[in-house]
Amino acid sequence: MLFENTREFAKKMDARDPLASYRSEFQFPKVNDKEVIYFTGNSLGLLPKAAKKYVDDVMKDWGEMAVEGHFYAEKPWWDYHERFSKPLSKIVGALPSEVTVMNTLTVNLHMLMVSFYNPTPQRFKIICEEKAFPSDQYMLQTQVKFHGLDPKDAIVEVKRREGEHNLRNEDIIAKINEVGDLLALVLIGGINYYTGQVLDMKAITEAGHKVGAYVGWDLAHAAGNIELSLHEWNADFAAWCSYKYMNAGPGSVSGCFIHEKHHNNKEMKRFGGWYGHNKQRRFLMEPEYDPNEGALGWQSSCTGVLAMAPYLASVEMFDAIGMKAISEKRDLITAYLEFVIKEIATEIGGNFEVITPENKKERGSQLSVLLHGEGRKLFDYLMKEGVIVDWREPAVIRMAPVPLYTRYEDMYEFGQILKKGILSLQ
Ligand SMILES: Cc1ncc(COP(=O)(O)O)c(C=O)c1O
Ligand SMILES: Nc1c(O)cccc1C(=O)C[C@H](N)C(=O)O
Repeated sequence: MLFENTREFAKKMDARDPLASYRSEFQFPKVNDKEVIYFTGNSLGLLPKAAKKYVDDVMKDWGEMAVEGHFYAEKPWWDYHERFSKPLSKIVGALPSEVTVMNTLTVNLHMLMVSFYNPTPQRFKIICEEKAFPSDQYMLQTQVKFHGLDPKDAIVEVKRREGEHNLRNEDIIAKINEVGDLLALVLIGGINYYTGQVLDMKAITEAGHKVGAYVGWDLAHAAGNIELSLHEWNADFAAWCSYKYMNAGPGSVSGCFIHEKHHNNKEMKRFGGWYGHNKQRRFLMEPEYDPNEGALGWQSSCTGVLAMAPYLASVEMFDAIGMKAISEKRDLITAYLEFVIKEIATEIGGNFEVITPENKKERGSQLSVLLHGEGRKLFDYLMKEGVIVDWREPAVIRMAPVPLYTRYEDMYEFGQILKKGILSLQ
């Protein structure tokens, strides 16, 4: 499609946008009395107005029913999490039995490591990406130490090539083959948080399995952003947070996926708790642990209903729209944002570089822009003018237009603010 950096063009695109009406279902913060241009849905999604009702419903039931709400609330609390299995499985490309919601992301990765990382002297190495999100690095280091191993021996990072911003899938696969029989686990972010690069999850999963390792994915930046096929790709496990593209609110509950091929593996270790115990007999208070079928058998604590309520509101919205429509708009708006940035760079000689891969199969919503020169001052200018982006050291601004609430006109407007900012800082 031929884009134009004009307000008329942006308005025309907005008028044609099949998802345009969803914008009014979100609450926008204001700066200088104006709704912000919000590009940080990759960090914390905006509040869906429906979330308030879902939370209020739980509060009302709690007030009016107290303990009886576990079983008699309109949406009973004791199996509230099961409402996610079907819609969420469609979002991540899984069977309903492979998906559940519980805990938070790093905690879920730790829980899943109990099942998928049991090192032996022959097979103990983990492959991850260089500069993974710090929480993942800390999780891996502490897991390895928990097993009495030295992270320097056990953790193998795949590096970027000299002078390149992105990982190469072929380098990850080559490293998997090189580590070979020593490899216990591959655990990588499906989308890199810093660059927005989407990895070839299918090929990497296949390569890991070929050498006999498990393969898991941190999908914090992928769930609700790109189309996933976790079941078909044969991933062993995955986990994601719900507060980014999935708009479930700060620190809300994490989702996780465990491939059905592991569901009946009685040898597989797991950390149990009563909500993972056979649902029909949970309240018999039996002494022996008998896990639920499927991913529900990895639960441990009772359902954090208040945290889940906004997630349910959001998941239902995603379910009504479908990832296909979301992805179609995402590709267009991301391309338009990149176009606007490049137009401004050409017009006034801005010294910046989009480091996110250009190929739309290798990117989701996020564009990471490396600012050479006065980066931080430009970031501060944008924030003051009501463009909410985020800053990542040493000089990257990340921005993610979000199909559910970003307008083309926002991106045009952003371009004008960017231009003014650069000119005023020169
Ligand atoms: C890739 C990645 N992994 C892990 C986390 C940590 O998630 P949490 O704090 O919810 O455990 C985040 C975001 O904060 C992330 O972006
Ligand atoms: N969860 C966050 C928080 O509690 C404070 C600040 C940032 C976050 C984030 O989620 C950051 C996000 N994972 C990132 O990609 O940078």
